[in-house]
Amino acid sequence: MSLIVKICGLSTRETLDVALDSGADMVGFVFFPPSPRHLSLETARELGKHAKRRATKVALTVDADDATLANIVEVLQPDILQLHGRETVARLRDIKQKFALPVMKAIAVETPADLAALPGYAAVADRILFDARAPKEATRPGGLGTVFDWHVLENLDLKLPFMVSGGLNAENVAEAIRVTRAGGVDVSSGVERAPGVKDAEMIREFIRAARATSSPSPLPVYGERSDRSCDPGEGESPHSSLSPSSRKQPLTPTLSPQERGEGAEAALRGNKS
Ligand SMILES: O=C(O)c1ccccc1N[C@@H]1O[C@H](COP(=O)(O)O)[C@@H](O)[C@H]1O
Repeated sequence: MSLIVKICGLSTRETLDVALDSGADMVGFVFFPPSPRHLSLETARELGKHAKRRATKVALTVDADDATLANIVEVLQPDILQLHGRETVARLRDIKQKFALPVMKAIAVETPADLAALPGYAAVADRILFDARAPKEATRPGGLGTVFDWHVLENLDLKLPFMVSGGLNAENVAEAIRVTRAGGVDVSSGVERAPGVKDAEMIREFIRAARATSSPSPLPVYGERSDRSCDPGEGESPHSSLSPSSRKQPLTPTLSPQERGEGAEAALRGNKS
């Protein structure tokens, strides 16, 4: 099964083309005014048209209200919504129903206890993104180039596609995949020469480095499946491979409940039947 590579925070046609031409499976567009990658609706319309059917278009929002989401969906026509704020499980359900789009919920990770909320989200989300928890003083919940301890996910048994992000770059992406066995990786700062300024060569390097890990391995890369009623339209991507038959067997958890944190135990056992 091939790894899903997402390049996030694209804001120009040139760098979007580099990501698409280099084989990105997902291209992410940020709609969060405090971010240096925030897109206007006008630019989103243009980039959305340009990316159509060339990769899965991801709209990243942070606690957006319905009116904001409606505008984004209208102009970008995303294939999936990335919810990167404090959205509750009920809000996820509500968004899925109102916008008829799959959702990827970002979970902020620092310690095993951060996985406590995972079962609830995994019951509704179509995909999970594990990202580094932002420092309290941060002005945004992601896109900070912060790495988390990937070993927190080492023995995760999640029957849902999941990706990792947070401070990834061409140098560390292979190790992140090796430790977490994530089915996908997501990068923003690690392919920029300044906040919000994507670098063509860094994008190519990142995708090359991530792809180099997809060569046949004795250990399964798992975590990807697409059997929800609302499929992200990833079938449209020329690069993605997300058929239900691609699901792999999870690993057996080995951490103690104490090590995992109370609620994390359920996630490590498997959150859904
Ligand atoms: O990119 C942003 O500015 C951003 C703003 C608000 C929420 C999330 C944001 N970015 C996402 O954060 C992760 C990790 O990014 P990085 O590689 O560490 O810079 C990734 O999903 C970004 O898309």
